[in-house]
Amino acid sequence: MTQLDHQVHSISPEVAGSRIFKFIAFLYGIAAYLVFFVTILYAIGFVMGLVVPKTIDTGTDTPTAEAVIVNLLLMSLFALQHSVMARKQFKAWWTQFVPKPVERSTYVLFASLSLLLLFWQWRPLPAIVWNVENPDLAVTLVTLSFAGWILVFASTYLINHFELFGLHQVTNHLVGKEMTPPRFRTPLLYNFVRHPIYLGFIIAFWAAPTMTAGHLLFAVVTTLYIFVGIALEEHDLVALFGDEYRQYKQRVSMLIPWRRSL
Ligand SMILES: C[S@@+](CC[C@H](N)C(=O)[O-])C[C@H]1O[C@@H](n2cnc3c(N)ncnc32)[C@H](O)[C@@H]1O
Repeated sequence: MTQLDHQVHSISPEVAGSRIFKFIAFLYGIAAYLVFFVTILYAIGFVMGLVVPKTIDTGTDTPTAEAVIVNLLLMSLFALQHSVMARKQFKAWWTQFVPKPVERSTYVLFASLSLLLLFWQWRPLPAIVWNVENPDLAVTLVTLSFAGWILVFASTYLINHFELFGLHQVTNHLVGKEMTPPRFRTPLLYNFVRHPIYLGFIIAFWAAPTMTAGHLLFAVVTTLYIFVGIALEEHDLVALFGDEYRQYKQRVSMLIPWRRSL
């Protein structure tokens, strides 16, 4: 790499350490967090068919095969972005170009943008798979779906909400504090299942009084992706925490508190 290439492609430690850069990085982290927050709120409306202008069951009428292909491509793009950018090797490569303090914020921003693209371009598949007529049962399912979203939010706070979404990193950078190495933690719900955030998503996606073909496609593919995500994440967690995590896997089930195997 020539000297010029190096100047173009990477940010020198002097620049990264300067006050103005720290402040810009902080603002960028906040902006990325706000984009994430709007995206997750939109996701609730999109999946539940509430409030937002474009939901999982609305949008351009498209022939079934085309709708399935477009939707699968949109979900694959998100899955690819999410999984590849979370890998250690990828992080080592792209932090040559993206300064380390904003690496997590950039990941969060890209994940949000690929989700917003999915919401925008999603093609409805309106065929009804099930429709719960009993009003009590319908209300129970909507409540359960809300409970799933609450489980997602609550669990992010348990594990470390601000670090997960990059704010901790840019704040520490701003005040000149080093990030502490990741710690293995099992707060509250993590003593019942190893993945309460993912469990929350599964509940939120499946608990629907009216399940259309489009919503079902979304629920099936995201659930499969969650299982792949768990395998990748646990591989990394074992590499990071070793026996501590191996023992945790034996002690606590993956998603269903009363079923050790899952
Ligand atoms: C989106 S969070 C999902 C956490 C968990 N899988 C869940 O569903 O609640 C992913 C991050 O949490 C970290 N993580 C997961 N379990 C953890 C634990 N028990 N202690 C510390 N970090 C953990 C992973 O390393 C990863 O950076």
